[in-house]
Amino acid sequence: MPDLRGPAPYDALLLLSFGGPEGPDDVVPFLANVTRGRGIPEERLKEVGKHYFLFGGVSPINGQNRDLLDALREDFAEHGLGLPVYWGNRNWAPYLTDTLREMVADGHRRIAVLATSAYASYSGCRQYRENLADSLAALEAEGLPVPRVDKLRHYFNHPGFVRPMTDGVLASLADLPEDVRAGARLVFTTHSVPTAAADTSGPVETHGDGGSYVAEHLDVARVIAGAVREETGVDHPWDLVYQSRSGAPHIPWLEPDICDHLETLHGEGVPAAVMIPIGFVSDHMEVLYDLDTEATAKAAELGLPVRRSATVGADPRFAAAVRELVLERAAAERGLPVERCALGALGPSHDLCPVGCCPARAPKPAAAGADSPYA
Ligand SMILES: CC1=C(CCC(=O)O)c2cc3nc(cc4[nH]c(cc5[nH]c(cc1n2)c(C)c5CCC(=O)O)c(CCC(=O)O)c4C)C(CCC(=O)O)=C3C
Ligand SMILES: [Fe+2]
Repeated sequence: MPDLRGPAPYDALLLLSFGGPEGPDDVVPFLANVTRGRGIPEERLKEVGKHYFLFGGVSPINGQNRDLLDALREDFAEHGLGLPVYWGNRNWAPYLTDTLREMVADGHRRIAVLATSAYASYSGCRQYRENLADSLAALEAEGLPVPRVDKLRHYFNHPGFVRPMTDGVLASLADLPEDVRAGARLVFTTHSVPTAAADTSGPVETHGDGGSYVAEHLDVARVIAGAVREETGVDHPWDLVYQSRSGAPHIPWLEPDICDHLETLHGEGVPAAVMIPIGFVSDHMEVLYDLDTEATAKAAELGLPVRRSATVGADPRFAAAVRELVLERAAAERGLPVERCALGALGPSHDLCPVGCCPARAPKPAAAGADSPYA
């Protein structure tokens, strides 16, 4: 009888994240790491640096990853899943290459990877895969064993990701003054990306048709708005908007921006809004600055009551979803039939990014996909 629920062939899980500064001296070197060779205007970097300095030079993202690590280890232990969990970042310590070196030294050769980014896009998926390839190449150059890394599928529509956010929206609605509550607009928000990157996000079949990035966010927004309607009996109108744009002004990025949108809503007589950061796994700097600071100040200036709903963070339901994703992929790798949880209309995302998925402008090797140079 094969073990239907075990983590084999995986011998470890790697939590792969963005990384962020942990003090004022880290801010400029962190931004240099993020933007290496990416042509982000100097002005924008100074602006983003200011956001970090406002918070003592500390990004919230590392603390949130430590909390998620604790939640994962606790969930795995409770469910008898003896899979060690490691953490590595693309842009700050603990650096991905160092973590992989440590994992290999500990004897791990087949690693499941959870990225703290839920949707398809170059920035949210392929760039993580490129960094994995760079780190594997570094290990290879050092004569170390090169582990096999498998990135777990996109979880934007997994119930363990969607349900905690739905609860967050319900809590934010309940927190609005009663006289404006029923009229509140649900404003789903995510990171803007260049429209060219949005159009080519996801598998090639979806390119040109708007791409997977926007379609996935729309699907999640529809599910959450529907669940809120079921729970409250109120059919709140909703929109998907964007935030945290960078890049040169003449290059088109997804719009409208959340601050412009709050102004539009106010102009239309909408009495209140809930800002729902579905594009972010935890309270990143984009949430603390762009929503809680900038957009909240804009709303106050307009006299528009707003609330910002919670991100998933270290919610135990999310930790349980990660366990399910590991076991699901493990079973699939062992050739067993698997049930894949997904809400919404799009269905579960692919295990292996196909060739041409979320292409880079300048092609580079990317691990954990059909075009990976590694096994
Ligand atoms: C889609 C997306 C996600 C979500 C998926 C995911 O989570 O990965 C994300 C996450 C994050 N982005 C982050 C920070 C930054 N992103 C930048 C730049 C950019 N992001 C982009 C897109 C995304 N970014 C793009 C198209 C650019 C411009 C060009 C480029 O560089 O590709 C820049 C440079 C300055 C600026 O342009 O703002 C910074 C500092 C942090 C850390 C925050 C913290 O400290 O809490 C996190 C989690
Ligand atoms: Fe970013």
